Amino acid sequence: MKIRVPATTANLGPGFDSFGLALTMYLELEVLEETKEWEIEHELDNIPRDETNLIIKTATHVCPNLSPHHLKMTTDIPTARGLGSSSSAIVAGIELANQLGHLNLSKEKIVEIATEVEGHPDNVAPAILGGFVVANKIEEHIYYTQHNFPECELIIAIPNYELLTSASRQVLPERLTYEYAVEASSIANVALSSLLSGNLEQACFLMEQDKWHEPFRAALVPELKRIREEKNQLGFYTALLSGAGPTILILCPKESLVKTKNFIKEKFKTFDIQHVRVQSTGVEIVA
Ligand SMILES: Nc1ncnc2c1ncn2[C@@H]1O[C@H](COP(=O)(O)OP(=O)(O)OP(=O)(O)O)[C@@H](O)[C@H]1O
Ligand SMILES: N[C@@H](CCO)C(=O)O
Repeated sequence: MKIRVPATTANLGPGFDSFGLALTMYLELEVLEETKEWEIEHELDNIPRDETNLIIKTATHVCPNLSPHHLKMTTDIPTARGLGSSSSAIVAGIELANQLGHLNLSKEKIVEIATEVEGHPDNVAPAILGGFVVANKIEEHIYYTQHNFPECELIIAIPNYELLTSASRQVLPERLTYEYAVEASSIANVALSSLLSGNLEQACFLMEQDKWHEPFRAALVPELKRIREEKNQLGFYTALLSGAGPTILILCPKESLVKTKNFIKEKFKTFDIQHVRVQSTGVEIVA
């Protein structure tokens, strides 16, 4: 059996901790024979290969009496880059418990458990459901809606340095004034209504006006400002911090795809640049 979970980009500007989009990059988890102790084969540096691995910890949290198995993970989701690597591992772990423990969990229940483990639903919800998902958590309940994302090209520019979500959350303010919060919320509201009504250019303008997280994180990823400065010249719609960063997500029309990719390749030689699409399905059993 093989479990496949997509990468995700969260926030999309002002949808802090609530907007998320599934992308066509994947973590795959192959479930092999039963063993005495859990073991997970993979090629990542600094990620455990025993029961302390996040996938196994999550699976045994969901179903404590699972029999240990030999697992093989392959992933093209880089860790700590803002593409939902921890969420992909958590979702794979829940699905592993679901399959091996015959739990028959609904998608709603998986979203609830994954949010409890990850802390916020913006990456886990699209990793489970696919597409564009808007979600929040009130007490233990997760409210979400799933949508089509407007037609556009997506480029992800992945720096060669890591930025842990925990570190990137530390630069956020503890308090905001009421006036500031009302303005930040109004930007998010109209960005979302513009996305849902298909007004992509207005949505992108508003997404770039985020006041919840990007202004505070700007110094952690200085390349975002440098890329944004080229917007009119290159003709892309917007460049945003993907999740907690440092990856930069660029939305653009077909005409500016090659020009934009080439510019970033030329200016930021150590970046990995990829053209991705929206993944319409979430976690799946693929073999
Ligand atoms: N495939 C994996 N297997 C096990 N643990 C993983 C895996 N991928 C990520 N992790 C754990 O998650 C940590 C990274 O999580 P973090 O939330 O900081 O970044 P991210 O999920 O990649 O980014 P973001 O949440 O901004 O999208 C890694 O340091 C590691 O502990
Ligand atoms: N909404 C989260 C996404 C990363 O986990 C953040 O920006 O911190």
